[in-house]
Parts: sequence; structure tokens; C-alpha cells
Amino acid sequence: MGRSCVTFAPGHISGYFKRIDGDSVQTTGSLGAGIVIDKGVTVRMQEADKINIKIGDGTADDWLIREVLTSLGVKADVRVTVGMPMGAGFGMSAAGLLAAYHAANCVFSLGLSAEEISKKAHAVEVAFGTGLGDAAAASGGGLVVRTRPGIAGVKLRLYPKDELWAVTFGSISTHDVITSEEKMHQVAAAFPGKEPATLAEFMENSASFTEKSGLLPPNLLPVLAACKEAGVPASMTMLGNGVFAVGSAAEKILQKFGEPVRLHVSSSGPVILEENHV
Ligand SMILES: Nc1ncnc2c1ncn2[C@@H]1O[C@H](COP(=O)(O)OP(=O)(O)OP(=O)(O)O)[C@@H](O)[C@H]1O
Ligand SMILES: CC(C)(CO)[C@@H](O)C(=O)[O-]
Repeated sequence: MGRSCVTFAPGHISGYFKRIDGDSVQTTGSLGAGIVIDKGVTVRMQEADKINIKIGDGTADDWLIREVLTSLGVKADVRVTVGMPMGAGFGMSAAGLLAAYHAANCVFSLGLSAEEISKKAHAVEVAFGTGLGDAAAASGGGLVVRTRPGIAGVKLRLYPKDELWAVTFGSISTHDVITSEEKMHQVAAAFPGKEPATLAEFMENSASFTEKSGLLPPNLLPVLAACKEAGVPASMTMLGNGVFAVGSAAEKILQKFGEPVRLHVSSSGPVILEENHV
């Protein structure tokens, strides 16, 4: 029935951030910097008589993707494949939103621009407290520096080729952290004063922010200490109970604590992988 489309959107690891509350959802979000990663979310969508959503093995709550379809007034069969753990600081909610909105735009020929889709994804993130800057960052690729809140806030995208390694020990509720005035006050005080011009400077900013933010779970202290002792740049995945680190040497260090995943900086934002008439 109708068309089917397959889309991919990349995840995003925030290194540091500061919440900004503007006078609208599009001027509310965060300043900060992070890395758009080459693992993310794939959405397969086909027009249907009723909404049917399956995420991974089918056990995950489908509310976020359902929000996309209901906000557009469409019905579809949706299959979502999530490439990194949800809720663990890899930007899977923004990736899921971007991939789903691009898929619906493709299936139903809605005529939405990439910017309009990014704004829709950002609005859902802010409204439901699942993120502040991930949708803006993951609308393109690279190491992303954001100096204003919202989709237009990206100032710089760099494309380092270094390999990255990440290990996660569990999730942190993004909603609970970013809706806490007390936590956001300490986060703002920890925000670095210098904009990074390189991956090394980004990692220095991220490590400094992690130490001062009040967000660091104690179990990450030995992981970060081992990376520091080995001269491996590393920091906390914001907002998740995990660590990301730069360079091939990071793998062996992180293997002492868990099962690290190799990542690279994504060269692009969301893409349409397939368009089919069925
Ligand atoms: N790709 C996805 N597809 C469907 N639902 C998702 C997806 N990612 C997240 N969710 C839902 O959104 C909720 C909030 O996700 P959350 O923002 O904490 O994840 P995240 O984006 O991976 O983490 P972070 O924002 O810290 O990077 C999750 O509990 C889950 O219900
Ligand atoms: C708040 C946040 C760290 C959650 O991933 C991210 O959305 C950001 O950098 O604004």
C-alpha cells in the first residue's frame, strides 16, 4: 500500500552543555559541543491503515515514535533499529525523531524541508525533556560546536578522522537532569569559557566540565583515571553512565571495565537509504 522508505539518522555524544530557556521552543535548548557518531537509528516506514511500531525486539515503549506520526496525522507501519543503547548519552532519541520525521516526509510526500524536520525533532525533544541540543547537532555530521540554542545554533562542524571508543554502564534520565533547576545551575557554572577549535580542545573542555558539573557517577572515576594515566583523552557521555575516549589505545583501557564500542565521527546527518513504491 503506497510508498515505503528507509532512513538513517546519526546519534550524538554531548561533551558539555548549558541549558538555555528562550521565549519559544525553537529558542530553548542548549549551548555546548559534542560528536555526531556513525551509529544511530534506522527507520523503515510504510503507509498503513493503523499505527504499528516495533522498536528492536519489540519490548521498548513506542511513545516517542508514535508522537511523530500523531503530530503529522499519519498512520504507518514502522520498524525502528537502534544502534546504541537508549538513554545512555548517545542521542538515540534525537536520532529516532530525525529518522522518523524524514521517513514520514518520504512516505507521505509531505514536502517538509530538512530544516523544518529538524525543528520538529527539536520541539519534541524540548517538550518531552529527552534532549536540548542533540537534534540540532545530529541534523548534520561532525564535531559540533553550538553557540546558540535551537537548530540555527550550530557555529562549527569539524570532521576529525580519529577513532573513538565508548563504554556504557547504564542510563541516566535526561529528563530528570535537564528539568532540575539545581542541576542546571551547577551545569551552567561548569560550562567552559573557551570554544574548542580542535578535537583535543573539545576533549579538554569536556573533561573539565565533567569534573565540575556534579553529574559524574562515582563508578566512572576509575575509568577516567585509567584513561588519564594512559594519556588517552576521555570524558563522560552526557547524559549517560558511560565514557567516550579518543584513539586506538582507548580500546584496551576501556576493555578493563566493560565492552567498548568503536565509533567514528559521522560525515553527515540524516539520510534516506531507500524509497520504494509498493
Ligand atoms: N531511538 C528511539 N526510538 C524510540 N524511542 C526512543 C529512542 N530513543 C529514546 N527513546 C525513548 O525516549 C526516552 C528518553 O530517551 P533519552 O533521551 O534518555 O535517550 P538518549 O537520547 O539515548 O539519551 P541522551 O539524550 O542522554 O543522549 C527513552 O526512555 C525511550 O523511551
Ligand atoms: C542535554 C543533553 C546533554 C542530553 O543529551 C544534550 O541534549 C545537549 O547537549 O544539549
